[in-house]
Amino acid sequence: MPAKSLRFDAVTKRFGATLAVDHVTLMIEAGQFVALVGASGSGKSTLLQTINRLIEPSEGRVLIDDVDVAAGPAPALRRRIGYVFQGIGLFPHLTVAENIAIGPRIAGLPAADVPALLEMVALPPALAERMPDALSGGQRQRVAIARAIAPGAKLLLLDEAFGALDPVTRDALGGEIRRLHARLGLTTILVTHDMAEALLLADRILVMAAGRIVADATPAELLAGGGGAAAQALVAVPREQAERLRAIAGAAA
Ligand SMILES: Nc1ncnc2c1ncn2[C@@H]1O[C@H](COP(=O)(O)OP(=O)(O)OP(=O)(O)O)[C@@H](O)[C@H]1O
Repeated sequence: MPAKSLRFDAVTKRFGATLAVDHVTLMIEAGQFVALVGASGSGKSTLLQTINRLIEPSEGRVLIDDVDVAAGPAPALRRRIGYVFQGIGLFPHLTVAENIAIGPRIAGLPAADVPALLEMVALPPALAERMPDALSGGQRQRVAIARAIAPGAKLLLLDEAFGALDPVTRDALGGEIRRLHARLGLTTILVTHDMAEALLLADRILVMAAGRIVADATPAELLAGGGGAAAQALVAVPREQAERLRAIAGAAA
């Protein structure tokens, strides 16, 4: 099954007087790895959740492979979309294997290949029979990712999925997600606060501010100074950190 394309067609979401997403029109090609960055409250999570209908737009449409996500029942849609968010609740009374297998089981699909899925997220097979509370935070996030892709999802939504992890685990998990993206032929959208992470992982970076997409550029374009002021303000952080590290290394040499 090929990767999924995604289209936002003038998507707007209001919460009372708050305009969380403001007429976003956007095409994401099948197979892209897109990072969605921007300040807290800029509308990233709201936009992401219009894809799997955890949030219904006030106006506009979201289309997957040219089909309106509102066309069928939401549970069937969600089974086709992997969704991982920070602090995702694994079912505490189910083992790792049962957590991973639950999606296909509920959907009446062929049973999940738990050992293969564990291998994909770089977890040892012996973890299959553990309970979630006997795992580290990073291991739990890996199980959540395995669970998200178990029903054969071709669209993966990650909302701060690496938040609350130590930097080494976060970096490793990011690299593993990127490899999984290529290996499974996914279309992936990653919401992150971390511009360095976005630059290192994504093919394309969207910057949101006040509900709008204010920059849409590749990492190379952003690093070359493109994308406009809002994007450059975010790129300045990792750039200055890299320069300070170089200066410290130079002083020590
Ligand atoms: N259920 C809700 N009810 C009312 N307002 C909401 C609701 N969800 C989000 N908002 C508001 O919509 C705006 C966008 O929120 P959203 O969570 O999409 O931002 P975000 O960019 O993902 O932020 P963060 O990076 O902090 O997660 C904010 O002003 C937020 O307060």
